[in-house]
Amino acid sequence: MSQSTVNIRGSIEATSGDELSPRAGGNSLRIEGVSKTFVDSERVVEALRPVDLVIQPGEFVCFLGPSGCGKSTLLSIIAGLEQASGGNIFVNDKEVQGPGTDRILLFQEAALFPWLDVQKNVEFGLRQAGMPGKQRAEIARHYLNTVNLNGFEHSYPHQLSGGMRQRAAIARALAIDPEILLMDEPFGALDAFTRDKLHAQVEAIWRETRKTILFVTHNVREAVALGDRVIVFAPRPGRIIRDFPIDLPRPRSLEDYQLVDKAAEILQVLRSEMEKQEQEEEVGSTVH
Ligand SMILES: Nc1ncnc2c1ncn2[C@@H]1O[C@H](COP(=O)(O)OP(=O)(O)OP(=O)(O)O)[C@@H](O)[C@H]1O
Repeated sequence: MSQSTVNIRGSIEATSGDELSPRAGGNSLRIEGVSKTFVDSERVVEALRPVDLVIQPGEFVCFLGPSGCGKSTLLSIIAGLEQASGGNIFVNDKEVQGPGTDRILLFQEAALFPWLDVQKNVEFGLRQAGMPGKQRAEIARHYLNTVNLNGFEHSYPHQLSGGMRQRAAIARALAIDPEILLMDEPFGALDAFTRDKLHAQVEAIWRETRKTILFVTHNVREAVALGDRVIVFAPRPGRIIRDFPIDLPRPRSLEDYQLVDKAAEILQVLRSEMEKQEQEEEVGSTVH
């Protein structure tokens, strides 16, 4: 059965089955000693201790950790929206200097324009890039089809469910043809059933496009269900404590016993790290 991929230059290429399109595929990412300290008039927050990480083209990597461990900060730095206090980020060996259409950040709340219908939302980036209307419409239709939103082209965001809005946001991101998708708890606000369906869709999109995906979550099973790797962060200050390769066969079920076991193993590492930290903080507070 043939599939197709589309890029921002407006061409649609047929690919067959699981084979990768020559144009498909994400970029590599190298994070070297990236740290972040927020300083304002009231306090200094060390959000991120130096992070070193290499991500291969087309890898699906999940960042997992408790609230406040710097996951979103790192994603924003990779997106070029936040400046690191130290270190550098390289995409395909080229240093990141700011935002770019090669890296698209998706948030928990799908940031659609409420005054534009779904089709126009998906076309937005292409219009900004100066693409003619016919081509824009063709690409938007392709990606609305990819996320199963055909029939909703002329609906407005307020007329859609949370899951549909998030799918529209994914279609809009894909339409720009970024090499790296940065997803910051994209399904955090959705019910478990919708989440499950979207996991399957995101995985299918990843299989088709082989974009590099960085996916932030608090949910251990979600991370194990989706990731080739699960990078575990600990808070105060945020830092990477473990990098778990996940080699379970895909597609993965949240109920699969191997997945549940792996999630339990990761949770145990996270728990013991947090307990260790609490003990250190208690000792620190009695010493002073
Ligand atoms: N703009 C900012 N100014 C000051 N402190 C900030 C700012 N942004 C984040 N922080 C602090 O940096 C730390 C890391 O925040 P960050 O949002 O990256 O964590 P997170 O792991 O993504 O948390 P969550 O899962 O709750 O989104 C937190 O202590 C947070 O309060």
